[in-house]
Amino acid sequence: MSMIEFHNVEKYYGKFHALKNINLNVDAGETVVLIGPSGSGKSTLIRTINGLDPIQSGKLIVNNYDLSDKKTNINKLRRDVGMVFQHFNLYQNKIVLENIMLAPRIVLKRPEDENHELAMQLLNKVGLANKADSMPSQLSGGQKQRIAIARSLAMKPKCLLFDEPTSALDPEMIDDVLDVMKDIAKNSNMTMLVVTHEMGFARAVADRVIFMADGQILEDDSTEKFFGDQPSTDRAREFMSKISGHL
Ligand SMILES: Nc1ncnc2c1ncn2[C@@H]1O[C@H](COP(=O)(O)OP(=O)(O)OP(=O)(O)O)[C@@H](O)[C@H]1O
Repeated sequence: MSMIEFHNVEKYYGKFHALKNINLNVDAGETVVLIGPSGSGKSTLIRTINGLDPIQSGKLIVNNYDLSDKKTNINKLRRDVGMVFQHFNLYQNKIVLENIMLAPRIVLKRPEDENHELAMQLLNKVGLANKADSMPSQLSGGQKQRIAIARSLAMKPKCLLFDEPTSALDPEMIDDVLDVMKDIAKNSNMTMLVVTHEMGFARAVADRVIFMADGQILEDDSTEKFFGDQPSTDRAREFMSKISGHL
């Protein structure tokens, strides 16, 4: 069953052509990693999936919602499609527990005791139960990102989008966040789309790797093929050889 379908999607920022003829299908439960040079349109692509960036033409269906139709209720779609950002976007004036409980309480009207129980389970899952009463400012970057992931999971989404979730972190924090993400990829049936340069993560849990350049999808391969046979386009090979020093 498809979770995400792009059919000939075009996206412009003013005159700038940011996404060019995107065709992509992601099945429910798949983990897909998006890679490519800076400015290639990776963030733009995943931001169109939950309606943060509107598309100009083509068809985009996410969880049966038609994002090409301006009348579609994006707030309803976002209950099922969460997003984890590079810079965490936690509510700075609320304690960690409240960061996690707020949206389920307001949006889903989840009963308070059930909401609290799930929030504590999620804090345990990301290894931060002892930070429930801390303010975000008291946490390291890696801890903030693990809380941001727990907050997204609290909505029990069908699909989670990650926009360079480890790029703003000090190197020693990255593995803790990737471990949480790997656990979700392996042990849940959630659909995951992850923009990242972490090739170890891609090799470990991705079903597919998509390579973008200049607003286009140039490769859409199984993980085995992408890393095993070498990418088929010159652009992707060049990109991989440039980043190989950082793997
Ligand atoms: N709001 C915006 N207005 C105008 N141009 C934008 C906007 N957002 C992105 N762009 C442009 O669209 C192109 C694609 O940007 P995008 O952030 O999607 O790339 P990316 O592949 O995610 O890059 P990076 O890895 O550097 O984040 C870039 O040239 C960028 O300058």
